[in-house]
Amino acid sequence: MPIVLGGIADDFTGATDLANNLVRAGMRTVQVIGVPQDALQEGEANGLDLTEVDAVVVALKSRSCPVDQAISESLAALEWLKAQGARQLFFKYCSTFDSTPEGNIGPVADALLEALDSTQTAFVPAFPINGRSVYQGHLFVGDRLLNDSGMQHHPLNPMTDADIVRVLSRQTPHGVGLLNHATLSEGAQAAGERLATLKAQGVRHVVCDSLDERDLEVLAEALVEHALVTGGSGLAQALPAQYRRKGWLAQIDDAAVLAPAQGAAMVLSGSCSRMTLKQVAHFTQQHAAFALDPVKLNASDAHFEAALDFAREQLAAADPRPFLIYASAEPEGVKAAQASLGVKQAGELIECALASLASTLVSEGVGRLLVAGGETSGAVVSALDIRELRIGGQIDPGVPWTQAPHPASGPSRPEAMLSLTLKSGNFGGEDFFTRAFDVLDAMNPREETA
Ligand SMILES: Nc1ncnc2c1ncn2[C@@H]1O[C@H](COP(=O)(O)OP(=O)(O)O)[C@@H](O)[C@H]1O
Ligand SMILES: O=C(O)[C@@H](O)C(=O)COP(=O)(O)O
Repeated sequence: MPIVLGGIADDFTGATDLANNLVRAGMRTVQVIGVPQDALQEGEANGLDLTEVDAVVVALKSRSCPVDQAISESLAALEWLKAQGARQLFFKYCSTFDSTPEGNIGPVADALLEALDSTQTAFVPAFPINGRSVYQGHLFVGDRLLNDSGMQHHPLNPMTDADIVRVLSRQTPHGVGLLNHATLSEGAQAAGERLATLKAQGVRHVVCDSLDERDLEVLAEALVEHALVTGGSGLAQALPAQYRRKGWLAQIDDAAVLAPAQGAAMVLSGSCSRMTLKQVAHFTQQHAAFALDPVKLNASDAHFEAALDFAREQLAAADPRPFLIYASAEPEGVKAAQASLGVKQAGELIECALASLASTLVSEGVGRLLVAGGETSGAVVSALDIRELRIGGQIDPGVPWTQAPHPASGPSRPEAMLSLTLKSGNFGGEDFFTRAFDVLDAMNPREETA
């Protein structure tokens, strides 16, 4: 069976967020890391078994890269997803519309529309359960406008304007319109008529208000026939019901089944978001933790070796408890490290160290791994050479457990799995680092490793 939805996500944590909402709405979903390259040459699904899969999300790292690169990677993903039969394409970006005047949201949406020979798409960043809503085209995080939510200080893409129509207008030469809440509250037919009117006026891009789940349901009904939709993951909760209504999708009772988890539990955190800092503080009250310092990492190998020794000590325990290695620091600490090393080098040193710790420790007994931070997750998943993630149950909104073939399993245990969760900086409750493993144990009782 061809897949129904093809997702193109501009970062790794965003991809699992999208996949999570699809799974929760009953779609069997696979996340692939990057565009499966061999497949493009051979016209095959790169060895992926997509026989019982309804949606595939391609995770890219295209949020902050140069515009041309974001376009070419997104088009390659589109081509591959179309070859798998995807009926609808979903371009997933951040629910806080992370971008700059150059892009990459507008230029990628334009390129995808053109490749699909289509003339209109909708922009739906809202994710109400995580506090992201849109009213009169203005994006709110909780009760604050986007530009007053903390996102105005983002190091890569400071969001200083909450008016998404205006923000998007800077990123595209094409017309940008609004489907407002008043129209939405009249239902899907009125919303569809507004979209059609704007289309007749040549408006390619339509920013959509949405305050709650009901608004997203109306939008999903109005947008189900569109070749391309774009947004945060909120809309993805509502689309599967429309696919079922159309007869494109069967009723699946549990789309989130993973194999039993195995191995020791480790948390690696490179996120410095407000929420991650609270999660680190909560975890360290009860669990062993090692703080990585970028300046010490730069000075000698001894600091990295100390982190490795710490982790090995934890793994040597008779019944290892979850432990944490983190670089997460308050803004003053980050600024000091950046002043001494440079912004790029400080980030890279930490990402490299965490990625390298992940590959060594996964080969030495870690089987349940929690990674906090989008860039950090990208570095860790790449170092583990993971190509495909099966999506399991949700820990907190936007963050599921996933599984990949265990990178260190070898031919003797081909069925061994690594359980992995990639947490976006701002997501998850304060007790996320501890509760995540309890949730996994409850969903997927562990098997003893041989
Ligand atoms: N103490 C620190 N000093 C400087 N940079 C840091 C520190 N800790 C983490 N970083 C870097 O900050 C960035 C955090 O980004 P990311 O992992 O995407 O988290 P988030 O999802 O919260 O944005 C990474 O590049 C990471 O290496
Ligand atoms: O839509 C969202 O908010 C998330 O899925 C997302 O993209 C998070 O990005 P990071 O905070 O950079 O991990």
